[in-house]
Amino acid sequence: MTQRLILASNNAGKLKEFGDILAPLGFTLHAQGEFDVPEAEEPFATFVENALEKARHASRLTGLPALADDSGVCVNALGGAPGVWSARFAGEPKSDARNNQKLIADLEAHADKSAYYYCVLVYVRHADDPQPVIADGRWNGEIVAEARGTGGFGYDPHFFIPSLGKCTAELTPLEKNALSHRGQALRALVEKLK
Ligand SMILES: O=P(O)(O)OP(=O)(O)OP(=O)(O)OC[C@H]1O[C@@H](n2cnc3c(O)ncnc32)[C@H](O)[C@@H]1O
Ligand SMILES: [Mg+2]
Repeated sequence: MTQRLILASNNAGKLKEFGDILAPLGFTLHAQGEFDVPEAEEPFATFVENALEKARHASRLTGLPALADDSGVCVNALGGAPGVWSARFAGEPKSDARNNQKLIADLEAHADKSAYYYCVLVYVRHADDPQPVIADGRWNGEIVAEARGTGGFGYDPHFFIPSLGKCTAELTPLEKNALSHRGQALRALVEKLK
């Protein structure tokens, strides 16, 4: 059975990662940009509330089921920051380069570099769906000051996985999806949709 699905995101990196997992499972994917859906507000202090808002917004404007992702990097020595504010950590306009610079600067004086990526996915069948399907995933690592690799997006050049000896920007798309917070959440969500 193929299922049409709106991906309620404007982040090209996320869209690619979703597509790599969902397309082979028979989902027909449409980025919200194809339907001229503007970026949703993300005012909330929890990932799940922002993801629900994004999914409802896209579903309301398209009339189709929608899948949203709210995610971020949570750094232990910074009390979990940037966390839910990861996309705009260094202010507007959103910039991966400035976000990474700020993260490295804020963490410089701290010995503990441990961090984790966190992702919540919310799927709604329609904008007023009373039973949104929710799944999450977490990926532990460390922040390194020197950028490594060109893959992925966002904080990936500075997010180091000790067991692999690599930053996540050095992984192939397949390797990242097999381990990542988003890959874990997406596989859990697909199980719930079966
Ligand atoms: O809201 P949408 O349109 O989906 O796109 P966004 O980039 O604004 O996404 P978020 O609001 O969920 O912010 C998540 C930020 O966390 C970071 N992030 C999340 N997952 C990541 C990953 O797999 N690799 C690197 N950085 C990631 C990255 O900076 C993202 O911009
Ligand atoms: Mg966002």
